[in-house]
Amino acid sequence: MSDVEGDVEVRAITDAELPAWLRAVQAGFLQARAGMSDEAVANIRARGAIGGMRGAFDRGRCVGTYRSFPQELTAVGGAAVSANAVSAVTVSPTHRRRGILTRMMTADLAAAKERGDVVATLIAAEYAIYGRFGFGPATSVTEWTVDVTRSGLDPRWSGPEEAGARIDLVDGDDVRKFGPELHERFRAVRHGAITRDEHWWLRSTGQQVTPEFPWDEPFYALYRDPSGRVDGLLVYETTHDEWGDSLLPRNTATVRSMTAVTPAAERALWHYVCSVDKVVTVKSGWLAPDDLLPHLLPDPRAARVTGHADWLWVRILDVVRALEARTYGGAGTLVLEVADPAGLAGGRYRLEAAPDGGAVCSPTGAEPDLALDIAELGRLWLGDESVARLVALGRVAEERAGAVAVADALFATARRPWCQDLF
Ligand SMILES: CC(=O)SCCNC(=O)CCNC(=O)[C@H](O)C(C)(C)COP(=O)(O)OP(=O)(O)OC[C@H]1O[C@@H](n2cnc3c(N)ncnc32)[C@H](O)[C@@H]1OP(=O)(O)O
Repeated sequence: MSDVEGDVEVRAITDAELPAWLRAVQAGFLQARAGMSDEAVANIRARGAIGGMRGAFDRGRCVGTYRSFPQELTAVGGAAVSANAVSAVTVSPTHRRRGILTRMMTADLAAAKERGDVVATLIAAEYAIYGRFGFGPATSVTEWTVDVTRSGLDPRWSGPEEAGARIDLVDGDDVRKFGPELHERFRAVRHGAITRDEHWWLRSTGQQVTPEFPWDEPFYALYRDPSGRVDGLLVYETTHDEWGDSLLPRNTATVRSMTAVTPAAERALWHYVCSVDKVVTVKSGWLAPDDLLPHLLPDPRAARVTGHADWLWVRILDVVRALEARTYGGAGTLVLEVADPAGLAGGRYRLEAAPDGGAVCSPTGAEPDLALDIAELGRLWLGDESVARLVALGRVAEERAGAVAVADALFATARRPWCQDLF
């Protein structure tokens, strides 16, 4: 469907328009202006992603880009919900602030709702852009920098503590063989995790290298438990030629990705990367803010927080299915008055959580306990925010005394959500 306003038409792109669309994406992100190589365009075409690409066209010139694609997002408790993942959002600086993003977003969210997606997701370039469209920041990430020399780790560490467990440095073939199943196990237990498709594994193991997407082969450390089961994968790169004043090696290992499905694998992989000879600094990559890393070191102060950011934003499209998909901290009832100016998911809902953590949600005419915007519900849904804090910020209204305590007891989670991936 096409939407024409003034000189600008917003619609799905055609296959022939893909190179121009990609060029516009690159320009929007201040990357190369020359456009992409034929090979890169072919790789993107092979992903079959064109169906989800929208463009804004002014006299045939692509001045706006927007892509959405199917994703699954793990809710609290481990169930996967269907998400409409949004990325590649750009509007040419020549056409900014004329409502082009608003038109592309409005059409896409309506289509996602129509398809039956439970939520929409994105990672925001700027904090200020997406709240108005009903998205709330639902996960955050923290980066630590570990000073290995003061961590207190035993310098004689020689491998996992569990007899028979092992860590091997493997190659990309092994990662493509073992990584997908490991990730499936990981996302079944960590709320906030998202799907990685086949192209994700190809791209992230150097199988789609083009001039625009150069590649440095990292190290892949694979953890196997004593039975031989793959329970963890740590991907990291290192510098190799950094020297201190006294010709002491001072290299840095930077973690690209860490996936562990057991505490033993997590402990062993962090100890491993903090024990690589010639490495004195480990940068952790983007972890959940409650990651165990500092506390796996005898001296947790050796791990300094060197970065923190909001990460996955969630826009709830179907309140009933979103609230029923997750589990809760115990039994309780809440009536939520949810405002959604876009008209997609607003209404008054009664949430009834059972002692086993399951819940039933349905529209209701009962008096509300809490009133909030759909973006605030997105912010609360994965358990990374507290209702009490949002009330203090004036973002949630307590309509019945005591409701905040009930809501926090229901929505709080033992671990914070973690989305490892950028899209
Ligand atoms: C998921 C992702 O892909 S994140 C990547 C986002 N893209 C970028 O950062 C690339 C560079 N920026 C851009 O391309 C554009 O500025 C965009 C896409 C962010 C915005 O596109 P526009 O067409 O200018 O947005 P549009 O005119 O629809 O603006 C809608 C509202 O959002 C506001 N807005 C848009 N961008 C921003 C911003 N960066 N900061 C603050 N407010 C913003 C507008 O002021 C407008 O507010 P109003 O309704 O109160 O007037």
